Amino acid sequence: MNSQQKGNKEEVLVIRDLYKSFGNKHVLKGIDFDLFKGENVVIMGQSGTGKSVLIRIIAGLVEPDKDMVKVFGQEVDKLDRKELIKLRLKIGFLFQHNALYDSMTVRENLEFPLIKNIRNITQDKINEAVDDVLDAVGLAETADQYPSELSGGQEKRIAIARTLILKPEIILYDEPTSALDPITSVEMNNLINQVKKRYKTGSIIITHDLTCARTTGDSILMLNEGKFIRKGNFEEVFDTDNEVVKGFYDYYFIK
Ligand SMILES: Nc1ncnc2c1ncn2[C@@H]1O[C@H](COP(=O)(O)OP(=O)(O)OP(=O)(O)O)[C@@H](O)[C@H]1O
Repeated sequence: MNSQQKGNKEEVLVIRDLYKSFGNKHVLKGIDFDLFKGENVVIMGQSGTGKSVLIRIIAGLVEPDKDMVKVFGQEVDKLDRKELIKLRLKIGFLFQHNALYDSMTVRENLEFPLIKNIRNITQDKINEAVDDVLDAVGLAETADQYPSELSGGQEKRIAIARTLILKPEIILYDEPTSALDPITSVEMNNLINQVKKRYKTGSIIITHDLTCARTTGDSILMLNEGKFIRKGNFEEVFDTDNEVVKGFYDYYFIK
């Protein structure tokens, strides 16, 4: 895939002037955004402010009203259907509710995207890919179990493995630590960082969890009323008197 070189950084996603409304509800009002290979960008902000809408647009699940979205150097609205499908395979989406198939074992859940998307893939290639992602998430021993037999944290890890199986170059994490206990959340944050290192992905992480933001975010963006109001590393974003930021996140509490 082509990407844009900026200095020694490879830009995998560029968004300029993105707008999205539902009826007369204006959710996104001029978003500019850049994502580089090997970078984790965390997006935070009040509930209902448009974070999920934004990543759904990036994943191609929601149509924007007006925008310029370039993925790997290609303008998305200039692509034909076939090119779009190919592009979407390069974007992995970790849904908040994992979306594993209950009736399939872990191995079958992992095999499914391969069989569905890669024509004539051999069983050897499938086995190799499944073993690789199970190793990446540290759960090789669960291959023959069903999702109902896994803990919440294990289920989330398998959902990440399933996202990784198609070797995405961009991963979108929608609240990866929600509903996890604090220790499992820390493991999840570490896994997100390990995935970045091992697969050199560019990732967008939506979270309300300050520890997740601090541990995983190379940069943090704060979305408010349809626009990014702050951008920087964790301290730059949160060590502020900005009332909107202070209102939602008690940074001084965890400092
Ligand atoms: N398909 C849709 N039709 C109409 N309104 C929608 C649709 N999808 C999202 N919205 C509205 O867009 C706004 C932003 O929603 P979004 O889910 O992106 O918020 P969020 O920032 O992710 O919130 P949370 O932190 O609670 O997950 C909300 O007011 C929501 O009701």
